[in-house]
Amino acid sequence: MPRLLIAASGTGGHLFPALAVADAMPADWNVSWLGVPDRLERQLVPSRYPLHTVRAGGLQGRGLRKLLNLLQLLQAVRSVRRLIRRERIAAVFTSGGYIAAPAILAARWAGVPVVLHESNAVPGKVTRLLGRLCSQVAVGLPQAAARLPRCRPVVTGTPVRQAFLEPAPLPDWAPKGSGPLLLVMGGSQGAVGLNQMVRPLLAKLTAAGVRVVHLTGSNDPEAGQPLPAGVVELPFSDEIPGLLQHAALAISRSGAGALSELAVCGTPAVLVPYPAAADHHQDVNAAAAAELGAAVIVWQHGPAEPALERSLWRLLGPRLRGAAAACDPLKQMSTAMGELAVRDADQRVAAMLSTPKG
Ligand SMILES: CC(=O)N[C@H]1[C@@H](OP(=O)(O)OP(=O)(O)OC[C@H]2O[C@@H](n3ccc(=O)[nH]c3=O)[C@H](O)[C@@H]2O)O[C@H](CO)[C@@H](O)[C@@H]1O
Repeated sequence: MPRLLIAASGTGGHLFPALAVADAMPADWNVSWLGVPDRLERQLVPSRYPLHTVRAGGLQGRGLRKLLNLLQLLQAVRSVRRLIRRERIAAVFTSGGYIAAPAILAARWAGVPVVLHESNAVPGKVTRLLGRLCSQVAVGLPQAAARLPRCRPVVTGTPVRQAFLEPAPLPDWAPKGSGPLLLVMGGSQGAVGLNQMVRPLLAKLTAAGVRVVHLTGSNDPEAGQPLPAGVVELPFSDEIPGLLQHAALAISRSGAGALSELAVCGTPAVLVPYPAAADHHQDVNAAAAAELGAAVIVWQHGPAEPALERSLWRLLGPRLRGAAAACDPLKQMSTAMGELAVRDADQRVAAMLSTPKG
């Protein structure tokens, strides 16, 4: 039975696509996982795949800190190489996070094929530096391929979990009623800046008949306050497929994971890119949807500024007034979102892994 080692760590954006690929591997492949201690993989992976962990961090910092990080990287590379040999790993897959660099270097050292998936429109540092060492590089968006000319990347799309590809019910805790459903979500950690833009609008939106699900993340000090009827607020939900499939509109960060899920669900979006994302990659992710007419970009702003509110009334207004489909911008945006969707990205990446190039 050939063995695959998946090295993915950190946020939902790295872990969920990798889990989708693991699930899409041919049945005769045995999958094990490599992560770092104390990150999200500890919660998501062990019930499904054996999880090995090694300490690994970025190469940020200066002077002594940088040197210590480099030593930690070398240590991690040695540990991963030992693991590859001991477990007789046939191929390595990584979708990024701190674990990607040691996984790629160790796979190369051990002579095992390694495939890297980059989901963002602007490739991260590890992809830019180490992509050339990989047997194959897969990318979620064509914009990323254009930025990696020396890796000859293959555009596969970003894999989404199977639950997004099948009809899912609206969770029974979602607000009831016939008005359009608005889903507000940051990334896997939530987004306080986005929450602050949305809160002042909740009373007006619900008074107009909009139902709102607000996923705040677990680190928002303003969460848990009294809310208008028609709003359900939660720190996190496991039922994003049902929420996205039934939402008329989403307000979302433009992480690559969220974007690929919006696309397969055909959910129009107001995207508020995370302003501090590395190399402004969320701006470029958002532009990939906006240029198709699938999303509107609103730059993060203070709670008193009007850009988000104006965009929401323009997008939701026709639906609230019962306008004909031809005059409903959400209808056209939903069709455009569908153009961004790649429904078999998991299969495409799994095929690269099960028939690897040396
Ligand atoms: C702050 C930051 O740098 N974030 C990066 C991180 O995103 P991060 O992991 O935060 O965001 P993504 O949009 O990629 O993924 C979020 C994931 O969390 C899930 N979710 C979210 C909320 C919730 O309540 N329940 C839930 O399951 C979504 O369905 C999605 O699968 O990695 C992504 C992929 O490299 C990047 O594009 C993002 O820029």
